[in-house]
Amino acid sequence: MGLKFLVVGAGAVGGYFGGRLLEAGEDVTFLVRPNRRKQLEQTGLVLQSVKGSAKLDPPLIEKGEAGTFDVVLLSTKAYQLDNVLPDLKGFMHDDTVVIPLLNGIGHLDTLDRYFNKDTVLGGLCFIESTLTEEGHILHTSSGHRLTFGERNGEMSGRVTRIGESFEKTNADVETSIHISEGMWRKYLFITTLASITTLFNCPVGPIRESEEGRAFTYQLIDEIITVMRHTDEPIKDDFADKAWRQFMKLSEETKASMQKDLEKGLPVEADHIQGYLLQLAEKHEVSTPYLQAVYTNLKVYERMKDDG
Ligand SMILES: NC(=O)C1=CN([C@@H]2O[C@H](COP(=O)(O)OP(=O)(O)OC[C@H]3O[C@@H](n4cnc5c(N)ncnc54)[C@H](OP(=O)(O)O)[C@@H]3O)[C@@H](O)[C@H]2O)C=CC1
Ligand SMILES: CC(C)(CO)C(=O)C(=O)O
Repeated sequence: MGLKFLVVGAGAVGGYFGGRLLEAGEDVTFLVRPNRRKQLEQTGLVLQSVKGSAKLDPPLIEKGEAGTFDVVLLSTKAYQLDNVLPDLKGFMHDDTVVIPLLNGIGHLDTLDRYFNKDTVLGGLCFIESTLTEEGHILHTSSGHRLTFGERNGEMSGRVTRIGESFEKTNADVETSIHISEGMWRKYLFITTLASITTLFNCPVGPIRESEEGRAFTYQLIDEIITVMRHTDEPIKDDFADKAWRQFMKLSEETKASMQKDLEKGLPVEADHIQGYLLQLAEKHEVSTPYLQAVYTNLKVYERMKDDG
């Protein structure tokens, strides 16, 4: 029998990858709140994608309803976790695994505290997607990669089995025995991209074209790497170089999802992305003026947003 998937967060990431799984014929249900349920019942789950659009009619479930699932694909924002986690235990059995797709690293501490540590795999994704006003998932550039694996670096039967479920999906899904390293690499990349696009309030193009923009980005990467190297995590020598090359290869219009959220006046994951690194910097007494400036900009934004 096939695995039963529960996608938690029918937004830009969960809606996309969950939708692709459903499109491939897998058993996928979406945990939603009442407003999103109403919207999805009216419009269907619509993927407007450069990789092929689709309109799907997914099974929906709300907190407290009956049902258990084998795999939870967790794709809310970090600041929504405290609210959503208590709703999940009722949907899980002893062998259910959770695959988090959030950006960042700090959520692993939260999830490990909340579930049995063995329940939580490592996961990450590269995709540029956003929710439109109608609630459609708009996927704008060709990447749609999801990677997951055991955080202890083993290739387990459960990871292999979940990987097989993704085989027919219209997305690049891979299992990895280096998922922890991959998550830290992505954390460096996304912190850099989210920081510069929110601070300069523009896409990558103008930042890269200006000497000062490039210098700022270079310094920021250096600061983040210095902080990361003070941890016991698998931070390889080529991290900074690869992040820089990735930044130089991006298309001119690329913006981090954090910048898109900021433009829409939505909450941002500042505490989760930049704030978590600043906590590590404080703990290890690393000076981080560039990251601090980025974080301050985001906190001022949050303040202005709260004041209406
Ligand atoms: N967008 C992107 O391009 C990328 C984003 N990421 C990361 O992925 C994560 C998710 O981001 P993204 O998909 O963009 O965020 P979205 O805001 O688009 O989606 C989050 C979804 O979670 C739902 N949700 C929140 N709380 C609950 C709850 N209690 N019960 C059910 N559903 C809930 C929201 O539904 P509701 O309508 O009810 O609020 C919303 O649909 C973030 O960590 C982000 O940084 C990673 C790579 C790329
Ligand atoms: C940079 C990108 C699009 C890669 O997935 C991302 O993670 C984000 O903007 O949140």
